[in-house]
Amino acid sequence: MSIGQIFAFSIAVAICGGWIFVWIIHIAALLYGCRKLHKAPPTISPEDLQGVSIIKPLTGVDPNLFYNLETFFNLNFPAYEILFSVHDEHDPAIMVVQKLIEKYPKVDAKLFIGFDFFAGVKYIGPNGKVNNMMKPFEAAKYEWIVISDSGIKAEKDSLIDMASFMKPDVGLVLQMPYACTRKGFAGVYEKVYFGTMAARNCLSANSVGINCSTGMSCMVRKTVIEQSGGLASFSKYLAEDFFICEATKKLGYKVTLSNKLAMQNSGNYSLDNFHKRLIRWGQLRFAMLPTLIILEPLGECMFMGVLSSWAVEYLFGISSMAFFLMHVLTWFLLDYFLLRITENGPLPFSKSEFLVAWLLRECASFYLSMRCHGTSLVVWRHRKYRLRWGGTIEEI
Ligand SMILES: CCCCCCCC/C=C\CCCCCCCC(=O)N[C@@H](CO)[C@H](O)/C=C/CCCCCCCCCCCCC
Ligand SMILES: O=c1ccn([C@@H]2O[C@H](COP(=O)(O)OP(=O)(O)O[C@H]3OC[C@@H](O)[C@H](O)[C@H]3O)[C@@H](O)[C@H]2O)c(=O)[nH]1
Repeated sequence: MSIGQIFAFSIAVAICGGWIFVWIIHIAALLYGCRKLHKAPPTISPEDLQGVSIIKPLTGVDPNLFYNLETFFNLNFPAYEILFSVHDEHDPAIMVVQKLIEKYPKVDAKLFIGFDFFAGVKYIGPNGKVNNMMKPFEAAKYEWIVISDSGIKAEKDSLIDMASFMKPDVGLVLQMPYACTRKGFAGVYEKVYFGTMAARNCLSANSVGINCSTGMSCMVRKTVIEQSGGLASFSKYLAEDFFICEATKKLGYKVTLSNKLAMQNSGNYSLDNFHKRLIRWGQLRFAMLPTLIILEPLGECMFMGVLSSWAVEYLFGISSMAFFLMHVLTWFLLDYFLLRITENGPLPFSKSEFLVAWLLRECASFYLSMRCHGTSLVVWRHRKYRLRWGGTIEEI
């Protein structure tokens, strides 16, 4: 065997190993999803339930904001407060919050405006969301803090579900992201992304304790944040959620997934906006965890399909075209089952819509990955950042 042949043989064997590994990820996600999602939470006695401070950082309004925020005024939970905050005193979200506070006088809700934190400090670091959460975090009267993004719609029992997982050894409870049923193809596309690729990685990673956090809806102990240097110490990162998760583990606490999902229901959604968001998330993942630059494409159906079809033809003489088609079909079917598990029932759109959205996402993933590498500039809600290796940012 020549050196070239040994090299090609080793690569083909490594690709087959990777190919087997991606199916393990599929199976782990399906099993963990079946066991976990939409199940009744562990029982917790009323005495063990603590109060919860829900922090809602807001920036601007969208057509669903009033409705989404209103769901937090109707939660099934004995003691909680809602702490809204906005950067800017002219933010139109202020009117929406004030209307809700007037409509629900019995709910303990407050609104914080502006960044005059303490002793004249107005800026604690570049991450806009962390800045926006500073005042409510300082004011929070309970030990259990829920961080909940503006686009989240709460189910009546979602707080009790998260709280039931807050055992003494748990520091952070995450809700896996998903999306509410919304009109149009962009709504279908978001469900397909969060119910297939994101769910697969999030569920399999959490089943073996790998950090795959998304901070759009989570419950964390106030003391965990305080003992890790305070909320301000996370403002140097764009992905504060990932680093809060790391800090929780470092303190010896467990991180766990809640049974209910983070239901995103923003009224501003489009394919273009969603792709921009995926590029931003990709940029920050690659900056924080550079090994994902190689691993992520390998975890995608089309890329792994092309590589593995070449490898099996090289090693075993199996037709690469037939192998590729079988690979894509099996992946598609497993994704369909995972999406149904995530949705907890039949899909709210047709199978042909699923097929189109799935194909578009699978084919776009390589292009989106490439777009992440094109620049270190990140735009998030009208703020511009330069992203550095390690995940720290500098505001421009
Ligand atoms: C040989 C093939 C190996 C394939 C490995 C697959 C690699 C994982 C690929 C993609 C990860 C996608 C994660 C999707 C959701 C992430 C959303 C997101 O970016 N959120 C950010 C903003 O909220 C957040 O700050 C980022 C968090 C970091 C995510 C890190 C993900 C690592 C997942 C690893 C999964 C491997 C599971 C193995 C289990 C057996
Ligand atoms: O400058 C900002 C940006 C964002 N935010 C708030 O942060 C929340 C999330 O913002 P978006 O919906 O734009 O962003 P994403 O859904 O992409 O955020 C997600 O990805 C990046 C992570 O750091 C976040 O924790 C996660 O929520 C919203 O509640 C928004 O109002 C601010 O308060 N200020």
